[in-house]
Amino acid sequence: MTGLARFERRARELLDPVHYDFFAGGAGDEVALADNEEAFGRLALLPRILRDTTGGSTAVTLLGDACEMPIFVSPTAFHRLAHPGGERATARATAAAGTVLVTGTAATTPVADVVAEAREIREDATVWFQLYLQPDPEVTAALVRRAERAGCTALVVTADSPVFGRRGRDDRNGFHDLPPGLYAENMRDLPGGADRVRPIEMSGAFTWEHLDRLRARTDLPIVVKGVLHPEDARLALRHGVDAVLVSNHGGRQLDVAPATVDALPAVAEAVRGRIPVLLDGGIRSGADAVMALALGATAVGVGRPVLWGLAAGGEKGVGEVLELLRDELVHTMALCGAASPGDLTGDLVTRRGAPR
Ligand SMILES: Cc1cc2nc3c(=O)[nH]c(=O)nc-3n(C[C@H](O)[C@H](O)[C@H](O)COP(=O)(O)O)c2cc1C
Ligand SMILES: CCCCC(=O)C(=O)O
Repeated sequence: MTGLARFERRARELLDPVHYDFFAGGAGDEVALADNEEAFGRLALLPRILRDTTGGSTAVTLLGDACEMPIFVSPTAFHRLAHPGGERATARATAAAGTVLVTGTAATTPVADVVAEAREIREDATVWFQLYLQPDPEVTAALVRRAERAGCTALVVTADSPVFGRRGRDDRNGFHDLPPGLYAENMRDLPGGADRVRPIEMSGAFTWEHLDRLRARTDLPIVVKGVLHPEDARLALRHGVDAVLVSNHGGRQLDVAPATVDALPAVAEAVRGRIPVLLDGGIRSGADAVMALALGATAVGVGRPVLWGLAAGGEKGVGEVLELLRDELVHTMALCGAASPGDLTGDLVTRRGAPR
């Protein structure tokens, strides 16, 4: 078994099947979930030859943060459900890999502890905070302050969840609550919920005006997560957003959304390099990352692969997953004649079965 698949297999062996299903599953018939991965399989890379790639580098700068590779850790809920080390283990391994960890509203470890853990490994470790805007603006404001005080250097606002996706596996398994002792720790001690953990609320009432209010309230760069329509990328630019993240929530929200790599070119075209375009969904190898970078992403996020590494081996497992992806990325870039991520251009991507 090559690559990341062995981590998923190990995770499946170790996890409670109900929890495995929560991590692995998607919305509805899991069409978008499958398509995210399959879409990469429909693409091929058209390599360039005889280009000196020695002395190359995978480093990128993301919203001012130095990053050793253009692969970051996308926000996923409830890491302590995957492994007792939880978000702390993920934070240590991600810091060691020199890349960005996006922790968030649904973490089972408080954001301050996540950042502290990462900074124990590396002083300048980068942690961003994924925010679910909450209907009570005071709650949102408190979450933002919490992330700022913890030392997060960007906010990632998830905008693809006006309602919660319908997850058939969780419904069938009756999985709707965390087991005793595990909580969304960032929701603790918030206004109006003294001494208790507030539930994370989804709301269809949010508009770009709420983004404007957030913009006015924080100096942190803002990433909008869940952009698929190019017009929304244009709106993001108009509203002073600092980056867009092309995502369909790993196929967990709108089941008939396109694969993210299929949606990427139109978004990149709309943005025209004015702000970074990030992507997540279905990245399972360094080659997948290379394809997305060539099609206009500045960096790509991984969700489930990190959860599989975490479940399989805690901090060590996450480290192995990130190192495997880095190694494949370096190797694929070299074979494509690319010395740095900037050399990955759209002409290198073609449809399988139809070379130029
Ligand atoms: C178990 C699980 C939990 C997730 N929790 C969140 C979350 O709390 N907030 C969020 O914005 N996205 C969440 N996501 C979506 C991820 O950030 C990301 O978009 C997705 O996992 C990328 O696809 P991939 O798993 O194929 O890499 C979650 C995804 C999974 C699989
Ligand atoms: C309220 C928890 C949200 C987790 C999430 O975003 C997901 O499971 O996809």
